Amino acid sequence: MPEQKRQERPTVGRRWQRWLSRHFPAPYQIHPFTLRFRDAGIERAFIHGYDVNPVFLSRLALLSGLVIYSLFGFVDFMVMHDFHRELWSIRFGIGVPWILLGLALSLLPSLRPAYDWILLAVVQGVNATLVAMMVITQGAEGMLYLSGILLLLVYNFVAFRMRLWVATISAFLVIAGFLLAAPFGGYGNAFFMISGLFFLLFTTTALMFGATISELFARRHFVQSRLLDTQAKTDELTGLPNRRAFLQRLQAELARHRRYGAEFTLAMIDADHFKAINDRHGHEAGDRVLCEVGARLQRELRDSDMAARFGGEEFALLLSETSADRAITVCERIRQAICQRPIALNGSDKVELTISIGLATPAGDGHSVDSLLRQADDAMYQAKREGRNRVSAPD
Ligand SMILES: Nc1nc2c(ncn2[C@@H]2O[C@H](COP(=O)(O)OP(=O)(O)OP(=O)(O)O)[C@@H](O)[C@H]2O)c(=O)[nH]1
Repeated sequence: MPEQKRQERPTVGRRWQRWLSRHFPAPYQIHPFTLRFRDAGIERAFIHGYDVNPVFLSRLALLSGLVIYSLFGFVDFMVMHDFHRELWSIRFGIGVPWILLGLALSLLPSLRPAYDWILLAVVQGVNATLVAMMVITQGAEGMLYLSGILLLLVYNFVAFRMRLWVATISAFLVIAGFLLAAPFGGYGNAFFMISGLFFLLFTTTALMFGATISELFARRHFVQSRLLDTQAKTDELTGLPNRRAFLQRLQAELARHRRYGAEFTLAMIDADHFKAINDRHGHEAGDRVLCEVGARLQRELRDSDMAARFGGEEFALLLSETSADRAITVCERIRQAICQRPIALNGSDKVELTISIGLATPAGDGHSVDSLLRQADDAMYQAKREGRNRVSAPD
């Protein structure tokens, strides 16, 4: 029995997958290695949303790195007085222009998609200069430049805000660069080479671990706030947007109308004699009918339109770029889609449902969200008074 229990224990990989699927549900799944959202649109929203401006911050980091790198020229002078000219020609003749080139390229909007790779190139260039300076100084003094590479790794993982997988590739290229120097003159002694290599490996591991954790938590926080936001704007029963989301969209559409004269029509929909359905078939059946109404509304609309549950057995539609005349045709089609096909309940029971629809179309500037809602409501009650199961628009 204990044997069996041990076999059932999930592997680390399984647990990792489970943790990921719990915290990153569809459509927010992330790649288990790169940690990027699989959906390109979500990835873009995350990159633009979680930092004030990642490009601005990494440009600031480039600038501060440039200052620190240049200031170490004084240390060259004080500690390595004898051959500081050679060191300075590498630092100021190659390193500084290389960082400046990176900074200049970062200012070009057309290179924005390649920005991470520009940063990677800057890191590799600076690393090459530090390695060259280590080869020139040889031995214990070279420790100074090893510290420089460790600092470079901190910039690589933390300050430059590169995507984690690019930063990881960059860090391993830095280590490869350190090893590459061995055949070209080396560092004076094997002790320095081996201890330096271990320093670089352990620092990379620690920074990678820290960067992975903070990346994961930043992404989890992003997903949680998106889920909460969606929850706050979604009607639990039908899955349609709720009143709050609808009013936000209506406000935006009205602003577009005022600014550009964009046409749109608001429709309020109320199920007829819905109380009778609840009374005869029960509240649960009533819920099922509301869900089906929501699904049919959504099926009938264009992607650019919006259907929402406004409350109770009342729904609202926002038909963008739609005149009053065209809206009457659309709503007639919707009315028929509801009343011509009975709605199946549990078992073989079916109910027939009709709806009454009231329209409001803004004309000119004198409209507010409230006045439009009132107008559509009035039209809807007129449809009820005139016998229900119809579309009514104000004259
Ligand atoms: N099942 C269910 N019923 C709801 C829900 N919200 C509101 N209702 C019911 O919808 C009914 C609305 O009744 P009324 O306002 O009298 O309107 P009606 O019976 O549709 O009659 P008319 O609008 O005049 O055609 C009430 O019985 C509410 O309890 C809901 O989420 N689920």
